Amino acid sequence: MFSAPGKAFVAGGYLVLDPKYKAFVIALSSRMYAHAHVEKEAGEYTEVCVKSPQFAEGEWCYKIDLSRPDLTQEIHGRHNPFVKSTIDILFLYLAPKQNKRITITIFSDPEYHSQKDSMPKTSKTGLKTFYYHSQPINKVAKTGLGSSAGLVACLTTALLSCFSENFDVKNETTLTRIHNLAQVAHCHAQGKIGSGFDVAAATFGSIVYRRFDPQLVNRVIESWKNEDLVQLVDNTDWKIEHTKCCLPPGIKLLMGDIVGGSETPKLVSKVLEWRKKEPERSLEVWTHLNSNNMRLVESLEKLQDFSKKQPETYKLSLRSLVEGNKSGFSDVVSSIQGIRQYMKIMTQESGAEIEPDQQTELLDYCMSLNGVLGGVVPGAGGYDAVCLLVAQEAIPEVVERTKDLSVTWLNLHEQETGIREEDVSSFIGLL
Ligand SMILES: Nc1ncnc2c1ncn2[C@@H]1O[C@H](COP(=O)(O)OP(=O)(O)OP(=O)(O)O)[C@@H](O)[C@H]1O
Ligand SMILES: C[C@@](O)(CCOP(=O)(O)O)CC(=O)O
Repeated sequence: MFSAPGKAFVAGGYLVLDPKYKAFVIALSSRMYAHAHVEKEAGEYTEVCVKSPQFAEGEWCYKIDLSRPDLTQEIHGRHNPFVKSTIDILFLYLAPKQNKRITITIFSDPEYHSQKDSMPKTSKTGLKTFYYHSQPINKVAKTGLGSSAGLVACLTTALLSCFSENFDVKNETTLTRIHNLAQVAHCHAQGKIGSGFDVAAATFGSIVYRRFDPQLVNRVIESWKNEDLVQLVDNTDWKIEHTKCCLPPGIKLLMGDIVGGSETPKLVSKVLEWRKKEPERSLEVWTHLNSNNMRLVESLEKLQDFSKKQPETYKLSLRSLVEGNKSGFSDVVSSIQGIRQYMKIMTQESGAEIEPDQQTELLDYCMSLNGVLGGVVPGAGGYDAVCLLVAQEAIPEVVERTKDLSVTWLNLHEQETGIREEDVSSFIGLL
């Protein structure tokens, strides 16, 4: 059994679309899990059944003729583009010769979806609780943690494990292979080549990320040839960057769900339109935004370093932070203020509601509270969510002081590991 984390896109929304800039993505404790069961019997077809029992009609089964995998159909006529595309890409890549029967079971942690019309069910060990929804997956509201990226990453891993000996997700080559396959599958399912930050975070965990050239993936999807896919996955330098980066000790991420929602594609098209119409001004804004994004990453790294070299002094700064003295963390505070300042300029000048006034008010208030280093609208922004960086000990006070505001803090934290192997015994009673 394997799992992949959800993400909070803290810095670098929009800019990450251009490989000139890097972004900072935090991996979360909410994860997506995939358990594989393989029967090596030699039937006439290969069968892959993906079950997602938390959702109504959550079962997609494919009969695959290994001589014509391009003709694969779902046997009930159901559609799950992310499941289908992951299977198609895996079979194109592996081109297996022997039939198998594979059953994959998916679980997703509660924070990925709204819990409306759902019932909890806990494993026999009491270690895992999942919510079971009365609606199909495409009708259940999402919270924006990147469920499709998590699904594609853990499904790719589980499927690959069925065809590999000594499979180890701690091996760098294996992890890169999973990442590359998952990126192609995710782009194919979405029908567009995004920046891929969500798939990269689902695979590698908390990272500073630089995207790949979209042409690399485009060419392979167009040619749909085994040798081109193998060449891209195993023998091509994607020139991406995924450097590990995480929050310093005692600093936690708080993700707040906001009632409302935004349409990311509309926001993105407005921003790109503005960039085309105002090339000089937008370059100036993006340059400032980028230097604040990178200053945030550097200041978190410096704090990490400081906490290791001078743990006692670091503890004292954390204590003062909880009491409202933020001076030990001034670089983080000012870089987040800088990020917000330029995100707001982009909002006003492009007309895309990236940090709308309602979010500005909420974030300003949160930033005034003791222990809060700062907060941003994650990813593409809008009315979906906010995220804060807060001293762990200040969290109860922040929750108390925001209880009458229109924000619901999600029960999650940073968990910097990407794909990992899970102990299946925790899931007894659910599988
Ligand atoms: N637990 C799951 N089981 C099966 N399919 C899933 C599951 N979670 C996600 N999916 C697939 O991913 C789709 C949702 O992907 P979509 O790109 O619309 O949202 P998302 O990746 O969650 O977006 P965001 O980045 O805003 O969180 C679902 O309709 C379904 O096809
Ligand atoms: C605007 C963009 O940079 C981020 C979108 O992030 P999210 O889907 O809102 O988490 C687009 C992208 O990187 O694909």
